[in-house]
Order: sequence, then C-alpha cells, then structure tokens
Amino acid sequence: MAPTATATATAAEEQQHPRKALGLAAHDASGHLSPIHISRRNTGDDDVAIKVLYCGICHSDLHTIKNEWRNAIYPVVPGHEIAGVVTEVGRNVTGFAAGDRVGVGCMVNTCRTCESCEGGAENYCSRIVFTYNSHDRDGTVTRGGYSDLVVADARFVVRFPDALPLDVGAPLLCAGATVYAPMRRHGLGQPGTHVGVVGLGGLGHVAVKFARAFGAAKVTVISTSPGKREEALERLGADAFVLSTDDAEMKAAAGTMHGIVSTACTTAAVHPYLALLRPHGKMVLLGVPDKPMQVSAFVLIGGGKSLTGSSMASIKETQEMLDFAAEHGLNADVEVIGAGEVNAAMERLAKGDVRYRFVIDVGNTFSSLASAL
Ligand SMILES: NC(=O)C1=CN([C@@H]2O[C@H](COP(=O)(O)OP(=O)(O)OC[C@H]3O[C@@H](n4cnc5c(N)ncnc54)[C@H](OP(=O)(O)O)[C@@H]3O)[C@@H](O)[C@H]2O)C=CC1
Ligand SMILES: O=C/C=C/c1ccc(O)c(O)c1
Repeated sequence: MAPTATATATAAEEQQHPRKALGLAAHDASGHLSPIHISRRNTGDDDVAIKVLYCGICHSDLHTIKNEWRNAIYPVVPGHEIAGVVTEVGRNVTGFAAGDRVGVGCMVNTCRTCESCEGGAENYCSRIVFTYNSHDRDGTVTRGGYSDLVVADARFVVRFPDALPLDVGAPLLCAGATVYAPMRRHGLGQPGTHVGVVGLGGLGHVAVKFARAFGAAKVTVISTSPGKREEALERLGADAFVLSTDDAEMKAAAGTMHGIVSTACTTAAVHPYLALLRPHGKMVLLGVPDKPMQVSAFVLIGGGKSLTGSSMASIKETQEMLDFAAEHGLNADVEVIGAGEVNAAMERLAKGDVRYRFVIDVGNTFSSLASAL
C-alpha cells in the first residue's frame, strides 16, 4: 500500500530541533508507514548534517515498526543503514567536510566513559543511543534514515570509500558491520575454516561474501528456502547449501563446521544447528526472535561448543569493514525502491521475498512525499 499522511512532530521536539525534515513514520503496530514532518537539531559544534541519499531496510526496522520487541516509541521513523552526503559540519569537526560521502549505522551516541566505550566496544555501552526509537541525550526520541536529513555527532559517522557506491554500500552499515565484527572476533572465515551461515537474507548474504573474502576454506548456507540453493551456490559463491528442513542434509553436515553465524529471527534456528558444529565450534546469534529459546546443555557440553551473541559493531570496526569491502569489491545485493513502495517492500520482507536488501532511494523520491502532507 502506498503511504498516506498522518501526523507531525510534537511541539516539544520542534522547539529543541528547529530544522524541518521529511520522513516516513509508523504510528502503531500495523507498521504502516506514512509521510511525516519531523524536526532535526541545528548542526552542533561536534555534528555533521547529512543529506540522506539511500537507506537500507533492515529486518530490525520491521520488528520495530510492528512492535515485535514491545519497545516501539511511536511515531517510529526507522532506518539505520543511512548513506548520504555531508552538507554542513560543526566547528569542532575536523574529519569531515561538506560534500563527503558518509554513512550512519545503528547508533548515534554512547556514554564515552564506561569500560566498553573506553575499550573501543561502544556498541556494548549500556547507555547507547540507537539511531531511531531511542531516547537521545536531550530527551527527544531519535528518528532514523527514512528521512531526507539527519544530524549526527561526527564520532558516529563513517566515511564511504571512493570505490563503494552508496546504494549497494548502505546495507553494509548495519548488515555488513553486524556480520563482519563477530566473524573477525571469533576467527570465522579465516583460511582453513568451515563457516555456516544460517538464513540467507540481508545479513546472511553479506556474511557469505565476507566469509569468502576472508579466505574461508568452505562456506555453507543453511536455509529454510529451497529456492535459494542455486543462487547461493552459483551467484553468491557459497560452497554448499543445506536445506534445514531436510533431515538427511542436516545429518550429512553434522559436526563439520568451525563456526556458524545465525541471522534467522526464529527460535527454531538455534538448537538443531548446534549439531552442525565440530567440537569446540562456536555459534554466534545475530537474529533476534521475539521469544526466549531453549537449548539443551548436552548439545553444548558434548562437544565443548560455545553459543554466543553479537550486537552490531563499533565505529572502528564499521569503518574497517567499509574499507575492507571497498578493497575486495564487496557490496550488498539490493532492490532499490522509491518512497511510495516502502509499505509493499515491508510486506515482501516479512515473507522473505527480497534478494537481498531493499534500499530506499531517499535522494530522488522523498520530495514526492511532501505533496501528501
Ligand atoms: N545482532 C544485531 O546486531 C543485529 C540483529 N539483526 C537481526 O538479525 C535478523 C536478520 O535480519 P535481516 O538479515 O535484516 O533479515 P532478513 O529478513 O533479510 O533475513 C532473515 C532470513 O532468516 C531466514 N529465516 C528463517 N526463518 C525465518 C522466520 N521465521 N522469519 C524470518 N526469517 C527467517 C530467512 O532466510 P532463509 O530463507 O535462507 O531461511 C530470511 O531471509 C533480524 O532478527 C534482525 O533484527 C539485524 C541487525 C543487527
Ligand atoms: O538492527 C540492529 C539491531 C540490533 C540489536 C537489536 C536488539 C538488541 O538487543 C541489540 O543489542 C541490537
């Protein structure tokens, strides 16, 4: 369904954030996105103002607008795969200048003083401010990249390498960073390793590409979708494909993998996959199901296996990932859509019908939303 207009920013927000911007917001758990006038703060001394050109649609956007995590602060303007061009910088900002191609990912502030922040792992700061649906330091609710303008502290802005186009690079700001950081941290994809990737979606397809680029000996996709077998093997460069609903295929792959990254957002995608690990293998959970999962201790104890999780990536890791991607010609497979197609795209994403990331062409299509307000 095409967006229809519904609401505007609150008076309090307009006072604190005098700058006008155009966005797409969900107002309730139907998740329907409609045009909205939002306000942004003036460019502070440490800030960068960015004209948004592209924004990827992450499954977390869908979880949030439908309130599947029970934490939506409506109206929600989603979007944390934001790629654009700097229009203005604050007077303390030395790392960026007007015209630079930049990105903003999942977070826009952290406390900067805790152990995680001081240790370069600010993505684990307990006072993290997420790019949208989060309380900012000034008390306003953060709004994401389904909008034509963002203003962000320069510490949370990354630089797009020249060789990385903005449309196919935008999804790397969340999907890419989220798979890159734990794969590096746990050595998944190092030469000689066999890596499993559960769920061939936005995160999963870039995990396959990173594993290949790292030099993995073998990359296996574990999927619920038989229709993805051919392209996983022939186009994305996976070495093997296991249909998780096929007991014989799962049995044949048992005990073979050094590590697995699980990107599926279902609790079913945890327990059976631990059997695929070799002794001392590690499984990293990235997908976020809405229900708690059950894991038998036997399956971990038996092989000395580890089950862990990972959240996004630090800014340093995100920049390193973008640079690595550019160097290796790695980017996301995208379907670029206009502002008027976002609700239909959300419906398709919910059904798994996307190859492999929708990216909104904000730069060319958001001006059309103004007439609906
Ligand atoms: N930990 C973190 O920091 C982050 C977590 N996430 C989370 O990761 C998960 C994946 O995100 P993303 O890649 O954008 O999602 P996508 O929808 O693009 O991909 C998810 C894939 O999981 C598989 N899948 C299996 N069962 C289900 C099911 N019941 N419902 C949906 N998908 C299923 C499908 O692959 P197949 O057809 O191959 O089975 C699907 O393509 C989400 O839960 C998201 O919130 C996202 C970003 C950061
Ligand atoms: O899309 C990014 C989601 C990241 C995320 C979701 C839930 C959670 O508890 C996190 O720490 C990160």
